[in-house]
Amino acid sequence: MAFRILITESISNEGIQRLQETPNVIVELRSNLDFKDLTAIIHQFDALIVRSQTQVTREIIEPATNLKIIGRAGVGVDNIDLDAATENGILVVNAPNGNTNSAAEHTMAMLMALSRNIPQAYHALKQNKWDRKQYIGVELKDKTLGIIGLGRIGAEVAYRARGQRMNVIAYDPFLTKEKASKMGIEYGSIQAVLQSADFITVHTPLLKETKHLLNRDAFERMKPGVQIINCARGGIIDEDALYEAIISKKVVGAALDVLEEEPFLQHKLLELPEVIATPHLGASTIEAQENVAVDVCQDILRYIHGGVVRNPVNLPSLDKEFYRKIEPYFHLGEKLGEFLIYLADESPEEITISYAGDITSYELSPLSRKIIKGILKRHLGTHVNEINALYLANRKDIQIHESKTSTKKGFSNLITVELKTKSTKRNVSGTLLNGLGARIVKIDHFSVDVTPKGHIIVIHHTDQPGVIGKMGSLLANHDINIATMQVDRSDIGGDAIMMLKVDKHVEEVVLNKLMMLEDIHYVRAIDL
Ligand SMILES: NC(=O)c1ccc[n+]([C@@H]2O[C@H](COP(=O)([O-])OP(=O)(O)OC[C@H]3O[C@@H](n4cnc5c(N)ncnc54)[C@H](O)[C@@H]3O)[C@@H](O)[C@H]2O)c1
Ligand SMILES: O=C(O)CC[C@@H](O)C(=O)O
Repeated sequence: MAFRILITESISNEGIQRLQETPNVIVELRSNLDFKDLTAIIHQFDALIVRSQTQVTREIIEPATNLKIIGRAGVGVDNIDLDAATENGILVVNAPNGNTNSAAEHTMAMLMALSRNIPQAYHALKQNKWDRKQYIGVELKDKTLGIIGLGRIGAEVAYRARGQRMNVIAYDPFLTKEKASKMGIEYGSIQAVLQSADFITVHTPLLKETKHLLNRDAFERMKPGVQIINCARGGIIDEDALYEAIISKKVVGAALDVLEEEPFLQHKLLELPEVIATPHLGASTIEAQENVAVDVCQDILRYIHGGVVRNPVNLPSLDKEFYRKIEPYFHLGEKLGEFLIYLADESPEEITISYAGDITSYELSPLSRKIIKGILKRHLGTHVNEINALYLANRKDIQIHESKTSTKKGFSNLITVELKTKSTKRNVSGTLLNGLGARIVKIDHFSVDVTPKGHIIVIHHTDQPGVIGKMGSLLANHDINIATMQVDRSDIGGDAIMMLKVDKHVEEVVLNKLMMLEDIHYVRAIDL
């Protein structure tokens, strides 16, 4: 079946072409859709690509029954409801690096235009006014630029501002004094930045914690005559507070590329002569648009071809080398989960995943997600995937524990998954045998050696002469061929387990007959 991709905003052809050239991929460009149209057609698509204007809300995501991936051609994902995407198992990818340079350059352009009143003076000239007194500016040299948020763009702005011979003071929760000093800038608390800067530029994402970061209280703490730049996100600045601070002359200039509601026209801030603005142009360069379109489209193609996406937003990111090494364990882990859930008679309450041996040198959370997916998918079906596995487990009040030890437990690598229900605990262990692939090597306290693949019958019985024979005859009577058989017991005449690999699915009616045989405690037919 074709993979259908909807693109709702203008993105560079460099990216679109790569999608269009891929066999079995259908691309639809629909930049004129309103919210209602988008809600009505979204179920037809496997992927959606947006920039910053399309609001991908829960109301869009919930009817998107076929949607698997959302690509954001840019950095900020505040226009995408990530919780709703995660809950619905939809992967979100962005293009975080492609527009860094352009956004940093735009910030510098705004800073310079602001300090020299360039837009205002140009506007006056266009109205035949030759006014040199009105537009006296200030130099940047030796002024202090306060940067709030020293990530990709903030750091690039810092380097450029140093080039203008400005002093730079920055606050970012991840910034250390050492790092700041290596960059030739000063490390400060947010208060220190507010109090000492002549110009303040914000470069954080828009989050709950950064919403109205520059509010009345923040403006009060600033130096009189401060100027403000926002090329990050509307909403980081409280617009009413900024308006008041300009009216009171505390703030003498503001350069805004973004406002809380976009597109913004006839906003009260735009009426103030101290405010200059651009219509969200930070990433609007040929280079940035090519970069982000190519990055996001390549990630979508990686997804289609089953590869590792580079810029996942709602999944841990995996590097290629790491993925190559851990991928065989993904298969084993998911199969262990699928296997184990068949042994549980009640709903799971706790899942404990224990890793032992060499595998513990890897970051294991992606593998744990696969195992949980394997456990949940028997009851939740294809709806569960590695993106929403943890969320769904959480919603079902299943506690997840993970432990690891580098000490080898009989195998160079061992994964043990334990499932606790109200009345029982069952566990299964698996390993990757060098050159031989995945094996289930333990079920509860019994040792086995079974490939986690195909049709398996697990029989728990009492170790008595004749049990195996009766099983074999019953299966033969139903034309079920036994391919391999494994038996283990706790002691002579005690608890025993039998694992039969058979050539076809075993019907319920046969299982019931097996259950009726003497000395049988339980029987499960597992299709992996
Ligand atoms: N105007 C545009 O067209 C345009 C273009 C690109 C990016 N952006 C926006 O620019 C912003 C920065 O992008 P980026 O690529 O540098 O992101 P980034 O993730 O690399 O950097 C963001 C930084 O903000 C810091 N931060 C988070 N909370 C903070 C807080 N409370 N106080 C101080 N720092 C905090 C983070 O630690 C991080 O270092 C984003 O909002 C992005 O959407 C806008
Ligand atoms: O799509 C755009 O041009 C805006 C992109 C920018 O805001 C971003 O966060 O990457």
